[in-house]
Amino acid sequence: MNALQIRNLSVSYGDTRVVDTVSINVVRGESFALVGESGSGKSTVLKAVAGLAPQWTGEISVFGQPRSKGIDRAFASRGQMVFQDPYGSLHPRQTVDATLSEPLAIHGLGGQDARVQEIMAAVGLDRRFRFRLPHQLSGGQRQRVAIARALMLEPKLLLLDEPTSALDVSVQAEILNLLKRLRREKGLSYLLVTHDLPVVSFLCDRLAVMREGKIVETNTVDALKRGRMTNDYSRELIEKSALTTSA
Ligand SMILES: Nc1ncnc2c1ncn2[C@@H]1O[C@H](COP(=O)(O)OP(=O)(O)OP(=O)(O)O)[C@@H](O)[C@H]1O
Repeated sequence: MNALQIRNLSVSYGDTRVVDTVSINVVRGESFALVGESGSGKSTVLKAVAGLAPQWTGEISVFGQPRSKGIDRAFASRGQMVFQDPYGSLHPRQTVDATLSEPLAIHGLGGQDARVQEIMAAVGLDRRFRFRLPHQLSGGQRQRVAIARALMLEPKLLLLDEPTSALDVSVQAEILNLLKRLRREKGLSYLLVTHDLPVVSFLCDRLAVMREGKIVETNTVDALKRGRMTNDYSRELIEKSALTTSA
């Protein structure tokens, strides 16, 4: 069974179609990257899976369960999204404890105290941060909180939207290592949006290249590293990014 199966997904904002008949399979345990120029529709694909996009058509299934078009509470325990900017995505007046407890409270689950302690340890957040507010944390610590919150309901799929691009370069590697470790330890699958090819090389198994709402190529990260992407536009994009040598 696939962690995520997307079939012919199209998303429009008003009359503008920004995602056009996109199909992606993320195998269980796989880390899959969506790359492409700004505005190509990458984030919109994640939003549709997370239930944050308006009018969409097509089929989305997470671990075999079709996603409904409306609010889908059951989805929260199967898949969760982590946003680019941890400062924007955390409530400024909620402590780490409140932020992490909230998903359990919403879903009527007990054992909050133990679970908060456990997840903080899992993402490498010291206990003394538990009652701090976002502005009392560094960017990297805030992103650890955002990742911890996403994991509270024990989903097996994470939708990662540029999870390190808002962070200082020195902190990016820490968060990437954390994501790599969590994937291994918890058997997670990732669908990750990035424009950063070294991130793809470090964290992903396969990638799809998007252009103007469509996927132009799906290939392995091994092919990316060996310079064996097949589509002309993909190759051009990779060359343009001037990251080929480090990828
Ligand atoms: N809420 C919205 N209302 C109208 N148009 C939107 C909205 N969100 C995104 N778009 C448009 O949809 C298109 C795809 O945007 P999307 O954010 O998915 O691209 P992206 O590839 O993730 O780009 P980036 O790397 O800059 O985040 C863009 O043209 C964008 O302007």
